[in-house]
Amino acid sequence: MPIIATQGLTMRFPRVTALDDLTVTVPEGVVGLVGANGAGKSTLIKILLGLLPPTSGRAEVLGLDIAREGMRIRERVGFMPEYECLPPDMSATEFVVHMARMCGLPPSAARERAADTLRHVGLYEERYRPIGGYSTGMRQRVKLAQALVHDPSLVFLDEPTNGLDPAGRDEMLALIRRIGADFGISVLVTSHLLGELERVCDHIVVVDGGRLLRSQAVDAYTTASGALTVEVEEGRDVLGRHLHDRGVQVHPEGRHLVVQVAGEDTYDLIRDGVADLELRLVRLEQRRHRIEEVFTEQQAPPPGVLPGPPGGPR
Ligand SMILES: Nc1ncnc2c1ncn2[C@@H]1O[C@H](COP(=O)(O)OP(=O)(O)OP(=O)(O)O)[C@@H](O)[C@H]1O
Repeated sequence: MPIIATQGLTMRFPRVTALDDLTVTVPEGVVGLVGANGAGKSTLIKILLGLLPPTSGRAEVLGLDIAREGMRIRERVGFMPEYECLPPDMSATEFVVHMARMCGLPPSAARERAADTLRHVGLYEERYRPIGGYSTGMRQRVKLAQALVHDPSLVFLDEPTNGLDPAGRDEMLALIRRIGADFGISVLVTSHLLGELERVCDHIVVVDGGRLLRSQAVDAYTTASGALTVEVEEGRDVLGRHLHDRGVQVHPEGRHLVVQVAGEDTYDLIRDGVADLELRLVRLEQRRHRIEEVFTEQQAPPPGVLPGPPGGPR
């Protein structure tokens, strides 16, 4: 069953159309929702939680209708908002226990779940200190813990890496991957950084100006590169020239050659080239795209969907 299915979802504010006829089906797993600031990601999440009625269109979350079953959706879905929403005078433990109680857990179960969840997100002794003294990374973890404390089937994480330094981003992304892989909870995570979502998601939905640009499994974005990576022990450039002379499109990339596949012949030409030149072949494999390259190659990157910073977190 898809975790989310929308049909013609539209949200018009007086000055702006935040969602424009959005029809998309999202499978289980860790799913990235990527788009520039203002693309409509947070609006979509609020509508899916049944907190904001759309102007028109329909949507279901975990098979539940947003118009009629908002309460049941919120029972089964955790939400980590983008904005700062934590009480500075409470400790993480007090706050997360409180949120568990709000979700209907009895006191002892709430304390137990809160302790477990805070441990899972990596908050230990600090959990007894007031949140006001926490770093951004620690506050993001508290927000994540309160989204998980009632054992949801699905969590919406709105820009969870915002404000984090590269190491903090890596830790948060690893945590998100674990939520999906180890706990079997589906995740819808938003970001304006395509590169970082690509690392942890099974499926990516790209929105721009409230419209659906693309919705695909990460593998589908990355396998259609139509190129091979060829690595030989020595003689990269000799092989490159050899293939080029035979009409093959080829360029060096690091220690490898990237060879465009023009047909079955290309494989034969590589095999024969390696043999004729008496080279040792180390690797011959499909070259996997990074998703942001897919958009760059189409020369139509969604405006403002920024690639990760050069040398930044990968
Ligand atoms: N309550 C509101 N009233 C009027 N306009 C709104 C409201 N909420 C959102 N918008 C507008 O709708 C558009 C989409 O906003 P939204 O917050 O959903 O985008 P986003 O992709 O989540 O971006 P960000 O990451 O910056 O939050 C923006 O132009 C925003 O200004």
